[in-house]
Amino acid sequence: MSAASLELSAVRVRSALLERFHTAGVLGLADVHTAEALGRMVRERDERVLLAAALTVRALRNGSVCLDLTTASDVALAEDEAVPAGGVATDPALGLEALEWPEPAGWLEACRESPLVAGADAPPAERPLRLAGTLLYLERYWQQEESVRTQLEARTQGSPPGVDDAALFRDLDRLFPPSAALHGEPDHQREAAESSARRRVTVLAGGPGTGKTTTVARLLALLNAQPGPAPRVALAAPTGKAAARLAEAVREAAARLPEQDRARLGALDASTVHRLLGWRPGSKSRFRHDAANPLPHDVVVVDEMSMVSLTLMARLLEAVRPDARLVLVGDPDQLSSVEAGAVLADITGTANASVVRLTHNWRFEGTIAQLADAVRTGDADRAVALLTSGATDVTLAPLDAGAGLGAGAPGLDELAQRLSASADDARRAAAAGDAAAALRAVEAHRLLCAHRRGPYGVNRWNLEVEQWLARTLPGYAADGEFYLGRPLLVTANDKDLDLWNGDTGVVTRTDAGLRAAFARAERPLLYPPARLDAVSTVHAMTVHKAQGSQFAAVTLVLPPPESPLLTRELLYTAVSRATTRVLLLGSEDAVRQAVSRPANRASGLRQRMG
Ligand SMILES: Nc1ncnc2c1ncn2[C@@H]1O[C@H](COP(=O)(O)OP(=O)(O)OP(=O)(O)O)[C@@H](O)[C@H]1O
Repeated sequence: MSAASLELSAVRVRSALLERFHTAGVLGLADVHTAEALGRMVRERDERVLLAAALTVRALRNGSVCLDLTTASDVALAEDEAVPAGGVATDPALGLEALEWPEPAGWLEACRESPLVAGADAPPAERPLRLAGTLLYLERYWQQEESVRTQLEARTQGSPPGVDDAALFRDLDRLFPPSAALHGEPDHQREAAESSARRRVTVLAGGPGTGKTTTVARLLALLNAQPGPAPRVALAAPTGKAAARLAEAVREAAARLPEQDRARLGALDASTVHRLLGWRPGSKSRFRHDAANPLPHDVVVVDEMSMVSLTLMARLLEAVRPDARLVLVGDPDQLSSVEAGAVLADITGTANASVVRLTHNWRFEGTIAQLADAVRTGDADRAVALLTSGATDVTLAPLDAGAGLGAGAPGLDELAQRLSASADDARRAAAAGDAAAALRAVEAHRLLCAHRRGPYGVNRWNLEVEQWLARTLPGYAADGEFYLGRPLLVTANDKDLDLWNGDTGVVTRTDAGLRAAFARAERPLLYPPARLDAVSTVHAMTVHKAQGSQFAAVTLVLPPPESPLLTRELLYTAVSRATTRVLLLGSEDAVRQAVSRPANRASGLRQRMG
């Protein structure tokens, strides 16, 4: 008997209901085991409660902070592509359609009565689960949500920071002069800057090119120009890559400021949020800086907030001094964090005075911006019209799942040509020892997938591209595991090397030997390959991992319309990674399906803050 079926038989003895949900492919073994372990703690025998607990654990894996018991059956397959070992029945009678879900009112009642579940008003940490209305939480996540909500409220409703009004108005007029390009629209950049001076929390939300970084540089100049000592400023982002981009972009924007502001701003650097908070070895979620030992900074700016999970947000708010100014920057329409939570989308979804949305696009005039906008606003007809308009910067081409590179299909041919050009340029630059050029070459084009596994997944495409390049570029990847120009993806955080899950790099030659180079604002980080613990080759990556990065050209492999991963946020995030060219490989139906399906992450934050 295999290990999986042994484990399954152990499950079978205990809960037939959980086993049914496992066989149908809804629950993984880990979900079942966690729920049963919880059940044993208090001798809970009601299978419906155990099912609710297992589904709550599963929901977390898929990014939801909690489970809404009234809609649990609708979202059974949402977002997840993981097929649990031994799960997913081939017999339709055992499949998803045939599952019998508990009747919601009785299910809620059973949970309410269970010794496993605390009520919304119960003191903290009494029981492992908590039911707030129809939302069931693991206690830890309920507490984190509560902590984020109360801390944000305390900061937005507490006494405002002191401001010299005369200086503020003078500098607002100076730094945000009226712009004819706004055609009479309100200047939200100025509004955001004023908010950052007058409030302890400002949320600066906007899509690519709406001037978020420009505004950050100017609002820092504004705060610096206030009378008194210059504020201590921290800039941070969730990944090393995003932090490097932030530092570079803020410096560029600062360079366009008047001399007096530039001088006062001084050197600006950015770090990852983990590094800012003081990562502690052996602890996944605790940091050196917390409420008892807060950060010394007067102004903390965090970019790419859509990637920040609920857990990290709770820690961040604990660590920022209550009297400091916090500026949260990001694009709430992008995919949410890999870990549970949709904090930025939740905060910007409430009628909160501290949220300022930038709407004017200053950068893109081409079709990419229009496509991103059509996707973001759920306009499938417009998205398809743009994709089929013959525009040179956006195209939709069909993809036959069985066809590979070199098959002679127009979309695949363009993809193959871009892959070859980027690999060849990277290899040449790496051989010449030009790390920065090699990094630029691997970022010239990126192949993105929604899935990890299967015919539309990263695993297949990575292999396919590697084989294609080896076939068509003589000598490609022939010089060992760390071959020159090999594109790298960091797959686990390594605080000692300042490398973070999702960072990308390239293998290059240096005077000291082969090095893995990773983009940073000043100059690339260079490490001997032997020092890298967790890297893989990245010819293709998931859209999730591409957040915080930008590429000249992006090709997205669209899964079939029925894929649960095909959401509006996924398509928007993929399209908005590109600056000059978007190629979608897939069907019009897949595009329509994506545009019309917003991701549905359960969290109670929006409701509780509303
Ligand atoms: N008020 C403005 N007037 C003129 N140009 C502007 C203004 N705001 C931004 N820009 C220009 O628009 C471009 C995009 O701005 P910026 O990089 O700040 O946007 P962003 O929202 O940070 O973009 P991304 O998220 O893609 O990095 C830059 O070239 C910037 O100089």
